[in-house]
Amino acid sequence: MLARTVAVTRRYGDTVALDRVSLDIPAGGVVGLLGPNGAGKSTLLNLLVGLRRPTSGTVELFGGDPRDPASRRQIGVTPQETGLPSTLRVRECLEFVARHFPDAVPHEETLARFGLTEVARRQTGGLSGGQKRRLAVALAFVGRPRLVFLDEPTTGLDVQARRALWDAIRAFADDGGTVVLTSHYLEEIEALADRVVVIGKGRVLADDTVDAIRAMVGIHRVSLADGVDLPELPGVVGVERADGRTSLLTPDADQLVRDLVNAGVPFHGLQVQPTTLEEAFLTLTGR
Ligand SMILES: Nc1ncnc2c1ncn2[C@@H]1O[C@H](COP(=O)(O)OP(=O)(O)OP(=O)(O)O)[C@@H](O)[C@H]1O
Repeated sequence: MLARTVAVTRRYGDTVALDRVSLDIPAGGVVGLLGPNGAGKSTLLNLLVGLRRPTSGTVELFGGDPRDPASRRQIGVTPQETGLPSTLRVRECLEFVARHFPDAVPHEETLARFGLTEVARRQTGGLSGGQKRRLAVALAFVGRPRLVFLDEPTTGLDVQARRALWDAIRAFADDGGTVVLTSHYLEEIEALADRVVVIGKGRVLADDTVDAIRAMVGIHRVSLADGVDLPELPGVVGVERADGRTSLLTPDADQLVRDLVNAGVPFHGLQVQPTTLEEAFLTLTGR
C-alpha cells in the first residue's frame, strides 16, 4: 500500500471537512477523487501529503507519517493553487526542482512531454495561465516519484492543453506510476482514472470503477407540474416535490417518459434535466 487513511476526520472549527474517511491507495493506476465544491477533496489530499494533520484517525504515506519528510521522498504534488517565481525561466524552474533528486527526468523530456519546449527560455511571469498550470503539473513528475497527487490538474486549460496533460499523466501511469487526482469533471475522471472515489460532504459516497460510477451518475430528473396522480412507475429511484412540481429521478429518462405516456398520465409542463453529481449521489445514498 502506498498510502492510506483510516477513519480520518478533519474539522476546521465547526466545519467537518472529512468524516471518518478510510481509503487505500495501492501501487499502480490512477485514482480519481470526484466531488462537488467543498466536498473535502483538497483536504484529503493535504492530509495525504502531510500539509495538514487529521483531527482524528491515521494517515500513512509509504508506511510512515506523511508529516515526516522521509515519507514524502517518493511523491510528487501539484496543489490547486501554485506560485512560480516570476523571474525564473521555465528551464530554470525545472533545474531548480531537479537538483533535489538523484535521478531527475532530463529537462528536454519534461519539456516535450508537457508541451513546454517552445517556452523553455521564457520567464514564468510571462507565461499564459495554461502554460503556468502545465509547468506546475510537470514539476510534480521531475523527481521520478512513485506516487503523484494532483489537485484539479487541468482547471483553466483549453481543450488541447487539457488533452496534452492527460496524455502525460497517462504515460506516467502506463510506466507503472500511481496517480491520485481530484476533479469536478466526470469527463476528466473517465479519461484518466481506473478507480473513482466519490466524495460528498466529507464522506466517501462511492468507490468503484469508472463504468460503475458512470452508471450511477447518469441520473435524470423528469419533472411535471403537480395536479396529476402518478401511478407506481418502474425505474424511479427518487421522488421530490417542490414549488408546485414533482420530480422523478431515474437512470433512464426516455423509458420513464414512455411509461408515463403508456400509463395515460395527463402530465403537463414536462421537463427532463440531468442531475448534478451531488444530487445523483445524495439520492443514491439515500441522504
Ligand atoms: N483552512 C480551512 N479553514 C476553514 N475551513 C476550511 C479550510 N479548508 C477547507 N475548509 C472547509 O472544509 C470543507 C472542505 O473543503 P475542501 O477544500 O477540502 O473541498 P474540495 O472538495 O477540495 O472543494 P473544491 O472542489 O472547491 O476545491 C469546505 O467546507 C471548506 O470551506
